[in-house]
Amino acid sequence: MTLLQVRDCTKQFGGLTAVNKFNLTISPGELVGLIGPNGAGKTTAFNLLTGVYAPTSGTIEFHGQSIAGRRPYQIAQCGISRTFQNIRLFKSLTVLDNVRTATHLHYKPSLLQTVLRGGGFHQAELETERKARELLERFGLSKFENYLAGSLAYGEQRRLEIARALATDPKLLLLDEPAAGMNPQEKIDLMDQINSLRKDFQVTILLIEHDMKVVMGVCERILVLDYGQVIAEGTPQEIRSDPKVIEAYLGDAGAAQQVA
Ligand SMILES: Nc1ncnc2c1ncn2[C@@H]1O[C@H](COP(=O)(O)OP(=O)(O)OP(=O)(O)O)[C@@H](O)[C@H]1O
Repeated sequence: MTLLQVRDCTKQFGGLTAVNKFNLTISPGELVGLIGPNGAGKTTAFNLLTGVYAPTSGTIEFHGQSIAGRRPYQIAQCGISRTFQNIRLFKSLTVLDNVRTATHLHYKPSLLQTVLRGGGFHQAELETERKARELLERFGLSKFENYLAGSLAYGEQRRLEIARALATDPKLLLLDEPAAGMNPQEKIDLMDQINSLRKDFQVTILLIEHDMKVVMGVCERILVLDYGQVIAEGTPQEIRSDPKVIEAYLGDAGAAQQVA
């Protein structure tokens, strides 16, 4: 069974082809990494999958349904959720409210329920609050629930973004550089969390990450983008020894060392 099927997806910005005939197939439960040098087209690929951009050409199917060109909220309702490279929390809302607002995605009270604020309305509100608290607990953020999100340390904000993304009950979770800005211990903890949340939430994960230790440590399969094209795909072992990958990273000495 296929969860996500991307075929020959291309995105052009004027004369620049950011993503070029991108193909990707993901089965339920997989943990897949998307890597590549700066400007390779990784974030654009995420933006195509989440409706920020419509592809110039190509198809994207999720659960067998075409989602290419749908609005971001429609895609979120289908079951794809994401975090961002530059954290995008509601910084002046509390930690709890950041997660609570996301849990509302699938909850649509009728006008009458909202106006009357009867038993059903309160029950649903209690339920979203319970679920939000459970997620905060899961990510070690309970003690901060009444803090403003913007006051959290960087690594905590990254964890809160993941908790918020999970609040929409996604089938596919896209993580854009989850380890960015984290210290070595936070990165180790993050790897454990990614592994266990996949099992506990039965969520399929596609992640972009520059930290090769993290990518190689958690992903079963990795795709490498360079100039918008997939130049390699395989297990961490295969990717590490692929000459095309090493060559693509040659301009980035630090990353090349990590890959090899
Ligand atoms: N909205 C846009 N308009 C014009 N060009 C864009 C736009 N978004 C991305 N690009 C260009 O598309 C190319 C791919 O960018 P993208 O951000 O997808 O790469 P990336 O692999 O995510 O890079 P990084 O690792 O640095 O985040 C780059 O040349 C970038 O400048």
